[in-house]
Amino acid sequence: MSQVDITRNGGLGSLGRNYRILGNGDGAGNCFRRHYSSQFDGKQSGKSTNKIVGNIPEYVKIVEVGPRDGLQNEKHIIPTAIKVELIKKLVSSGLRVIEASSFVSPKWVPQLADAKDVMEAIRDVEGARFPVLTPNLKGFEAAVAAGAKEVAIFASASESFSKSNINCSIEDSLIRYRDVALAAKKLTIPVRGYISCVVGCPVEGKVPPSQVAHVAKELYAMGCSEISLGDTIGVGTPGTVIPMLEAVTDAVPIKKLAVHFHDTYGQALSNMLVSLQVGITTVDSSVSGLGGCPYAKGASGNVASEDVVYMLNGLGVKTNVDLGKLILAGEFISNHLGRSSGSKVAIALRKNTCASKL
Ligand SMILES: CC(C)(COP(=O)([O-])OP(=O)([O-])OC[C@H]1O[C@@H](n2cnc3c(N)ncnc32)[C@H](O)[C@@H]1OP(=O)([O-])[O-])[C@@H](O)C(=O)NCCC(=O)NCCSC(=O)C[C@@](C)(O)CC(=O)[O-]
Repeated sequence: MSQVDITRNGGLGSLGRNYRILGNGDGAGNCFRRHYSSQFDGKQSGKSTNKIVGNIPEYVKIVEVGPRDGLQNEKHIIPTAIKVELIKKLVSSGLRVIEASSFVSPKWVPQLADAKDVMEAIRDVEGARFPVLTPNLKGFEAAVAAGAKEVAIFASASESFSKSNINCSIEDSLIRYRDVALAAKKLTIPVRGYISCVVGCPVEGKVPPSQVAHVAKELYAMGCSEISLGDTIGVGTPGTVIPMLEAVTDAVPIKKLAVHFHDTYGQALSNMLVSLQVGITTVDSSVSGLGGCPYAKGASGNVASEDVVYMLNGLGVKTNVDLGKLILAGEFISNHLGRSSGSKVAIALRKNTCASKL
């Protein structure tokens, strides 16, 4: 619980525009400053930092994908009640968009075979939106019947990945998704579009930015309200992400884009930061860094939501997420899975003797 107390005003990273920790006069801030004053003195405050990093948004929307992307690859079936409790904890941390599950073939992704039950259990949970993945009309209809108010379709910029993930070519998937988008439009259901393998594919290697832009343009044309650009295997660096974003923003307005980084090579936060610098304001992340795609062998989890919130707090960027409560949600699911969190921030705070006394 001490972790909640020390982060309740926005987190230890809140050293940005409003200097929450250094200025709030509570024990946590003073203790943290004693330990870290050389890193976070006035000269490195949010204001001067922002001059260096340039135009970062004041508010960033976080799309929490832990209950879906985070859990879909888990070998042992997680009880529905645990998934529901996780979602409720994520809502209470302040997250406003939480991808709840997928209406995909249970043969392909057995872990999410209880999508209908999850949706039923969170039907009355207020305060957040709960989009779900739908690979075809069958999934869309099942999702709507289960109460979904938002859906996501998922294409790929790589032919090989499209085949292994959804068993069809990119062009065939776009035909399928047009049907879903049309059906959604009739019901005024917003559709998010994902693109996988935006910089690299496990089979094909480097993916040309023009190919990502092509798929993005198609998803936008069919009416996607947001398009999330996924570095599915986490191989991107700012050096490959920027040219990809340049190509995509020639085809789709930047305000419609989100970024979705996996952290396989430890590049996710740097990739996210450069994305914010070029004008992206929506980022995907997964509590405790859970995840990995069943059809992208070796890919690690998404960037951890706790680490994202810590970085954004440090930049003085608002998220409305309470880092302490988010860490508790991460601990809850990590404890259930019987392993330590994939969030560096969660681990550091647990080990931090200064923080643990508070
Ligand atoms: C797309 C399919 C269904 C094609 O799978 P298929 O085998 O080609 O489909 P099919 O139409 O031939 O149907 C086969 C069986 O699946 C059933 N079926 C068919 N559709 C559904 C459905 N919606 N819900 C439930 N059941 C379904 C269908 O009824 C039939 O059942 P059977 O007659 O054999 O008993 C399959 O490949 C699939 O479900 N793939 C999902 C894969 C997946 O979920 N991958 C992970 C999500 S993507 C991701 O993680 C990346 C992302 C988004 O995070 C971004 C990034 O990081 O890159």
